[in-house]
Amino acid sequence: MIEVQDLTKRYFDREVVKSVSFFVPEGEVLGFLGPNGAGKTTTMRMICAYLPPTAGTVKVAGVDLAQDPLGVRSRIGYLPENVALYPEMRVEEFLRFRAAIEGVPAKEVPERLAYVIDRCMLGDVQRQVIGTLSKGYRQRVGLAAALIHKPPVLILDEPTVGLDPRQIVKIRELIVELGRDHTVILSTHILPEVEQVCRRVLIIDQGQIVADGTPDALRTGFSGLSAVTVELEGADGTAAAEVLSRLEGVEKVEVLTDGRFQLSVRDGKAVRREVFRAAVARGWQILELSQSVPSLEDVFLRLTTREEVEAEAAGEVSHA
Ligand SMILES: Nc1ncnc2c1ncn2[C@@H]1O[C@H](COP(=O)(O)OP(=O)(O)OP(=O)(O)O)[C@@H](O)[C@H]1O
Repeated sequence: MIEVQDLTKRYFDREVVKSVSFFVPEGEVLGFLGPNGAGKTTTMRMICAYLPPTAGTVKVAGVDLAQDPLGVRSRIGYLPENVALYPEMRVEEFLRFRAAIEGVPAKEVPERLAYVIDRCMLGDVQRQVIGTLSKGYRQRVGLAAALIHKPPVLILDEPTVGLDPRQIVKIRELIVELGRDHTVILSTHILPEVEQVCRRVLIIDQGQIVADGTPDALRTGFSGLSAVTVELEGADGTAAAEVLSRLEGVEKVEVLTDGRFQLSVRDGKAVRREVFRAAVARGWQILELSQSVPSLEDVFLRLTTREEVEAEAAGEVSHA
């Protein structure tokens, strides 16, 4: 449904989006993650035909951006980060205005209006002046406006930013619901939001895609590492750390502040077996032996924190 190939944006001599390629199939809800300034908004604005790319191609529902930018725009409902609403207009009046701008035929307007008001749960406020609405309701008006021309694709730039927790839940539910019959790209900084809403995640950093997969695959498969936590009784800390770091499959051992050991491992099951054997052989009591996979936040920080990425690229794996 959305095909992005080698998409690049350069400002003067600085490339802020560097040859980005990805494909979003019909019906997918894709989370677009990245730190501030990573290039998310620039990428989304290029896909929506609001910003000309320096290089690369975009196709939305088979329509080529370079050949038919208005055709692309008509297939996308775009909710920008700071949605431009007219505070003095009433909700219904604003949505009619947007329908006219988007070229919705006059005879279809009543039906489209009723549909988006219902879908975005705006029935109670449709005659209210936009300036008097809460931020959550204003965001829903923005979504309704993005949907008015029946686009198959929705591109949402940080739709929950600045909302209170209850409004966040409502907007997320609405996005999940819209994801049932739209292809969605959702940019956000909120990692649990991605886990709840998106089937697939793209992480962009410094204008480049650094990860692409399901949240589960990113957590478990990206580094291949999981953590095994060990608490021992009757063991000298330094000696035990030394023994644990020599076990097969252990990449790194950290001593936590409470004296437990955290092992970065490739195969948790095999390592737990080895830890058990080593402890029994030395007469140590095992008080805890548990395994956890990294959170999406761990993966995100690992991929987007410069020093760690560079250290990893240089093959520096520390053994404590
Ligand atoms: N018109 C412009 N001229 C020059 N540089 C720009 C322009 N617009 C954006 N940039 C730069 O491009 C980079 C990417 O910006 P972009 O807004 O796409 O990032 P982002 O990932 O959306 O960040 P945020 O999460 O903060 O919204 C930033 O370094 C920004 O300063």
